[in-house]
Amino acid sequence: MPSFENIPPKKVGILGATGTVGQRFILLLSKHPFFVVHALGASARSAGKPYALAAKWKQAVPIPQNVQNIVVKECKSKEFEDCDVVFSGLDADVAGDIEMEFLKHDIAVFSNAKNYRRDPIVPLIVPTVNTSHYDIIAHQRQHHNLRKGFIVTNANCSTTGLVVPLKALQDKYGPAEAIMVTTMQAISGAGYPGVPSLDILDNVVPHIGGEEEKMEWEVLKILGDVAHEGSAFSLLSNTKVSASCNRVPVIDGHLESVSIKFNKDTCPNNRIPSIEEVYETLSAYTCEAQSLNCPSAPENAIVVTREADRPQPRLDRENEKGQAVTVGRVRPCNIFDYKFTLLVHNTVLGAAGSSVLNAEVAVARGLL
Ligand SMILES: NC(=O)C1=CN([C@@H]2O[C@H](COP(=O)(O)OP(=O)(O)OC[C@H]3O[C@@H](n4cnc5c(N)ncnc54)[C@H](OP(=O)(O)O)[C@@H]3O)[C@@H](O)[C@H]2O)C=CC1
Ligand SMILES: N[C@@H](CC(=O)OP(=O)(O)O)C(=O)O
Repeated sequence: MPSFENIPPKKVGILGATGTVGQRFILLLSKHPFFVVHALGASARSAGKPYALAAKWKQAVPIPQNVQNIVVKECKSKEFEDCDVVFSGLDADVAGDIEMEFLKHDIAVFSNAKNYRRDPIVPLIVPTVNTSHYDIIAHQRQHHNLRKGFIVTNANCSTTGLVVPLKALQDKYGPAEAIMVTTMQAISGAGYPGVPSLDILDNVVPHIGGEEEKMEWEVLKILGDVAHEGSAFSLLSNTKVSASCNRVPVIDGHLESVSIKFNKDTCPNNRIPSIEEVYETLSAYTCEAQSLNCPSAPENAIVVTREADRPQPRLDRENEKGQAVTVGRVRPCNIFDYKFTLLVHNTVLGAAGSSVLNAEVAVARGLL
């Protein structure tokens, strides 16, 4: 097993550093054992200003001292060429071109944006689920003629919460036949300034543009495999996913109500698990990031709660410093087999936390 104790410092750039996800990156990286914040990028509106003046800081703790005076740059690869790795929290309207320009300059990019998630040679990695998808990187490098660069994307924040318990159950009982999910998503998911207060206070908005389609598709890539000797992905083909997404007046933490129908043919002895077996499977789940002892890996990738009224965003979003998915209320479903409720911290595991943990796994795998 690789040791993280003697990793030399690695210089890190953050693109979109002033935004909601960018601010999370700053917090997660400012005390990291080997990633050192070296360069920050944002739009021309912010470039040239010290970070403390450029960012509209919305976190509950102050801007870390070592970052406050870093002068924000424009997001051009030549400004970041001495970085070992770049994390991107860029607005999707600009992420496509900017991230590609970095990739072409042989820089390793960990992106939160949706632009390259569907690319057939770009892995869509949730760090506590499918780090085996790094196996495509050799092919991606060959395709783009790169020596050390690559691009890895994170999933949508709601997808991220959903796939963690699904993966635990899939490992034991095979791919589910059907998944129905209804989300209650926090306003930080919409960035800053995001949803107007008059739209969200005293209200619920039953529409988040493009979100349902993303959830329904991303699950199939993440829970699928790398195929054809590392040169393509094979998507799950027999699982149907139906998502309904809602914006609710919560600051951080996406809550999701999930119903699942198992495929009896792939369950051991053709028997669907009992509720107790589902709880045990969720509690026992472990992943590569944990076995590698990655510094940001949660001790429990899934925190199981047995309390009748949990998980709740305010009470459970900080479980495992935001890197776990909390699951509770497993109960029978009159239409599918079971239903349960989950909570994911949308800007930690659902965004910046995924990228940081993905990058730690990449270091352990010798990719960075
Ligand atoms: N919030 C969340 O929970 C999640 C977000 N994501 C994705 O992460 C990305 C960032 O989201 P979020 O932080 O919420 O968004 P924000 O709107 O809060 O931040 C956007 C960032 O992009 C920068 N930016 C905008 N235009 C340009 C430009 N032309 N050139 C360079 N930089 C630019 C902004 O800089 P400036 O301040 O100078 O304008 C800012 O730093 C998005 O792609 C989003 O879809 C993914 C999962 C979860
Ligand atoms: N749409 C998500 C956040 C987000 O930006 O997702 P994506 O990266 O898939 O566009 C939310 O509103 O909570």
